[in-house]
Amino acid sequence: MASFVDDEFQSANIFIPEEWSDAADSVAYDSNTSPPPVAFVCGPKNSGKTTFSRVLVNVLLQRYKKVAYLDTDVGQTEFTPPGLLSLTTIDKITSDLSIPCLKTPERCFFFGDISSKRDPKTYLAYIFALYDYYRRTYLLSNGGSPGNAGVPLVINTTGWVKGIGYDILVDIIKYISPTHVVKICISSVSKNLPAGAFWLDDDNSDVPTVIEVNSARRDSFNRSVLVQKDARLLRDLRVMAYFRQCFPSDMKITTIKELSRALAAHPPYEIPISSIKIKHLHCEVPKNEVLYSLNATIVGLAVDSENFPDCMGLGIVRAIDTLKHVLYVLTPVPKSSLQKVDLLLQGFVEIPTCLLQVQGCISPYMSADVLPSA
Ligand SMILES: Nc1ncnc2c1ncn2[C@@H]1O[C@H](COP(=O)(O)OP(=O)(O)OP(=O)(O)O)[C@@H](O)[C@H]1O
Repeated sequence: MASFVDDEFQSANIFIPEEWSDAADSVAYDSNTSPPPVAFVCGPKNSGKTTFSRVLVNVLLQRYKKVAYLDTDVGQTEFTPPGLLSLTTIDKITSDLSIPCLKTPERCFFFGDISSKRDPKTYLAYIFALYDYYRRTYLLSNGGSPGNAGVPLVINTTGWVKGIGYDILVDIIKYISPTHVVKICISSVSKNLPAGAFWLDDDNSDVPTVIEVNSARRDSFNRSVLVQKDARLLRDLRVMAYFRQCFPSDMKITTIKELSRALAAHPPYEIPISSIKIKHLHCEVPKNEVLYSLNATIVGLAVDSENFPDCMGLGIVRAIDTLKHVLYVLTPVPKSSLQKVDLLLQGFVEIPTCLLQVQGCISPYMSADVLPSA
């Protein structure tokens, strides 16, 4: 099969084997344009799901104007800071396949944790709601509006493929019923997902195209060479890149120290406590401790609704003035979106420790009653 993966997609340190390009080509080109493909990418930890998904998005963008991306990997997010589940549309080819980049999602929910372990039910409910949104907007009635017709979907998943993680994965595939399932396999066979259409328990069900590919790098004994990631460091970097957006891109902030200082000096938004609801997502906090628990934390800035609260982005609760009854919040969320926020969601997404421990800089987040002089 002719490969549609151009050399330009081969980023310096990323190797795209032929079977990966063939797999991406068959998702993009084997089907009719209508309905567009819905591709589910799965496999064990570090097998290359995210990297393959980036390749697939690029290949799809050669045939379709826009591609939707459902990010279910809440700990290693692609376009958002960690803790968010999101649907993002992409209309530009990525030249660097080795790094994620921040994008504003079209729809997103604050799950508030880096794994689905603590609350699989809510995790699934959010993913189903994001998929329903995609279906309503891009699949039903020819995409609603002409520009929305023919938007394929790529679903990237977590590497938790055993035990409850496996059950969660099966629930997602069954709900979405993708047109293609791309399974990435590693040489340690016991860690892989079962062969074939493993999620089907009924022989009569429609079977989508199942494509099995190997992880990209193998040694001379044909064993997978898996690159271990420092997941915590990567999460911290995503959080810092996100809050870096509080400042103009031409402002010189290249080090953690510079970012920490810039955030400390940045005038925060003032949010009257009476104008918002506060919700702790994964624990209960006694009423009189609520404000203490919020100070110096990352919160989801959400809009309350009958269904699930839409998340506009994240904020750092910089300080709380209990006499004036206001919260001081730092966030890159634009003012127009911020005006809709009426719910603060607190989970377990933490301010990176390195941001709080910059030498020669007493962290304002740790001290009481501190506000910037700017
Ligand atoms: N084709 C490839 N060429 C070079 N490096 C690769 C390739 N595929 C994956 N890697 C490297 O292996 C590591 C894991 O890849 P990736 O993040 O894509 O895996 P994943 O399956 O999405 O991981 P997780 O299970 O943590 O979500 C990364 O450092 C990535 O750069």
